[in-house]
Amino acid sequence: MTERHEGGSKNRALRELLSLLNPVHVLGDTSISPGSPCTDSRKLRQGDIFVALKGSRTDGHKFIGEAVRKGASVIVYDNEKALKEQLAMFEGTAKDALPVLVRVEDTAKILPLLTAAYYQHPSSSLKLIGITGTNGKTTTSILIQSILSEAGFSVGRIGTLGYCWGSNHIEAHLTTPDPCALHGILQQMYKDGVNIAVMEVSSHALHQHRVAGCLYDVAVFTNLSQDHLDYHRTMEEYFRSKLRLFTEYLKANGIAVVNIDDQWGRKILEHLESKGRNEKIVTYGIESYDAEISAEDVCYSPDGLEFRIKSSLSTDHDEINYKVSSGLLGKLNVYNILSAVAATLAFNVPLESVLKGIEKVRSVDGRLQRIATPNGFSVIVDYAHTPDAMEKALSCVREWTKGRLIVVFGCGGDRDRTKRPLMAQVASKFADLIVITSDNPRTEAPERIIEDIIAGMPVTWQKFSADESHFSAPKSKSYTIEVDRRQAIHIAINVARPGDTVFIGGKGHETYQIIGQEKIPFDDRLVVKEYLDRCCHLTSADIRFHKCKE
Ligand SMILES: CC(=O)N[C@H]1[C@@H](OP(=O)(O)OP(=O)(O)OC[C@H]2O[C@@H](n3ccc(=O)[nH]c3=O)[C@H](O)[C@@H]2O)O[C@H](CO)[C@@H](O)[C@@H]1O[C@H](C)C(=O)N[C@@H](C)C(=O)N[C@H](CCC(=O)O)C(=O)O
Ligand SMILES: Nc1ncnc2c1ncn2[C@@H]1O[C@H](COP(=O)(O)OP(=O)(O)OP(=O)(O)O)[C@@H](O)[C@H]1O
Ligand SMILES: N[C@H](CCC[C@H](N)C(=O)O)C(=O)O
Ligand SMILES: [Mg+2]
Repeated sequence: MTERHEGGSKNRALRELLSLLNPVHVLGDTSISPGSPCTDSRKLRQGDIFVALKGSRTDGHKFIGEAVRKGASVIVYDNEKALKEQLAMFEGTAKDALPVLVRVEDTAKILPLLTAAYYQHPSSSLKLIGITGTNGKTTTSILIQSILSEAGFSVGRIGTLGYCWGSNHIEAHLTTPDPCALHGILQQMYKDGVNIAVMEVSSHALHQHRVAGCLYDVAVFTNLSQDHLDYHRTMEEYFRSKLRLFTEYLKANGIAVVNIDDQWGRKILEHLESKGRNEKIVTYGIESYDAEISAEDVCYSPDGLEFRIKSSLSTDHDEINYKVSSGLLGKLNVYNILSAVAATLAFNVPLESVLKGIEKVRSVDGRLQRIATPNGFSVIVDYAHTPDAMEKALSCVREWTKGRLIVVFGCGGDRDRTKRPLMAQVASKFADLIVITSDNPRTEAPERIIEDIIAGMPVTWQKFSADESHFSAPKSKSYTIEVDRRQAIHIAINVARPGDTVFIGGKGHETYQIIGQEKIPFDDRLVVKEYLDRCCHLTSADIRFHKCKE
């Protein structure tokens, strides 16, 4: 399926859509019924409304000419000069052969409202749960979906792992879709009988007004730690974007679910309390004695975890205390489970469905995902791509690793450079050996990204050569560099012995690698499996010394 949807307001005249938008100026016949709003001239189809947005790389106004040539029926713009430049090439064309021209104050602000109106405000026909925070959004959304499905709701999910409802699955290009896609998807969900949509709401989306036009019944905050400072500049700015989910997009009588073990979570709480608003606030945490939902007697094992939920939310105000068991691993997932429990209990889901729904999630694609090996060592593929995620994921893997912890990771290009050395510092805190490699270099030189990572490696760590490692095991606390991620994974497997764990971080569920502008098929899990298959005729000891034939 694609992100584009038919079936918007097919019979709705442009005039009706414009009545909601307060345009500065309109030129042309507004009785037409246009196609769907579109911000990308490359994807535009005949009859669509082209909305020109100023971006970080270029300005959509530069593509108005292309949109006209492709048959846009309406052009929405906010820069008169840029419009005139583009229309100059159509001089002499009959006026009625040109699209309707609609000038607005700010196209970015108008876009979500226009799109919501075009798709007949589908978000108001659904219950919406929004999840924000640096880490844990995807996992929490999967848990909430499972719980709500168990309780009999028909649930749609929008996030990093795709946009899914019923048997529909749309691959996610963005964690939170842009408004043109979002309202089309919500409308389709509604038509297909979905009653609740669970959405990851990224900080970029909040900053870019992508979810304007949506009002959430429940808003969840997982945590905040360093990421995306290339975009938000400071942690305060990053936080302010996240806060908007609670201050701008939560219904007046909605439910705010907040992790108060997190210092930024406490700030959200203070903020909401100081405004004296009407929303219900539900707090969760493991360390904070005043959290309304917390965990007791947590037992961790390499196969999952068990704990008792402690909650003061029950309607008769007696404390409830129930046992949860989950196939998910580590303390980070205790937090994710607590956030899902808090959101659904506050939403009045019966406790039985909550417990069953949690149990049913045996694993989450690419998050602490274990790959079976016949060689006595473990391989874990994980999506940690921030220092904090790395810290939380590695501390849990370290716990159950009897032998050495071998970490393979890189950092994404065209993303926050300052997190790169921090991720190296964290990795070196837990790992015995590190193979530094590429993640998605995008348009950056992979070697430059690796230099940024190495700047965070402790001076006491020594470099080992991957070739030598086939003859003698590298010394503990040493690292090697291999730009090619496939080779890097092979190196880690080659040096692993029984009892060791190979942790491959950063790409998790991703089935591609972005190098330059190209998206090349690549899946950490398949690379591991293929290599193990090729090597499986060897014993685990052999693998250390005999590199498989490439
Ligand atoms: C930095 C950022 O957020 N960029 C987003 C932004 O693009 P931009 O402003 O850079 O757009 P641009 O390339 O300058 O182009 C400006 C306009 O001209 C249009 N254009 C451009 C070229 C052309 O030939 N024709 C044309 O019409 C573009 O469609 C756009 O409307 O607006 C675009 C349309 O909404 C987004 O697709 C794009 O997301 C890019 C792809 C991106 O990678 N964003 C990431 C960082 C992101 O948002 N990630 C979060 C998750 C983060 C997390 O969970 O940790 C997410 O929600 O997925
Ligand atoms: N509650 C948590 N606290 C800290 N780290 C976490 C937590 N949950 C998961 N992680 C780590 O973060 C990684 C990403 O988890 P998840 O996909 O659930 O988060 P996300 O917020 O959706 O991430 P993204 O912003 O990239 O979509 C996991 O692979 C794990 O390493
Ligand atoms: N939502 C995150 C995903 C990062 C995944 C990692 N593999 C990378 O490419 O940096 C982002 O776009 O920053
Ligand atoms: Mg996610």
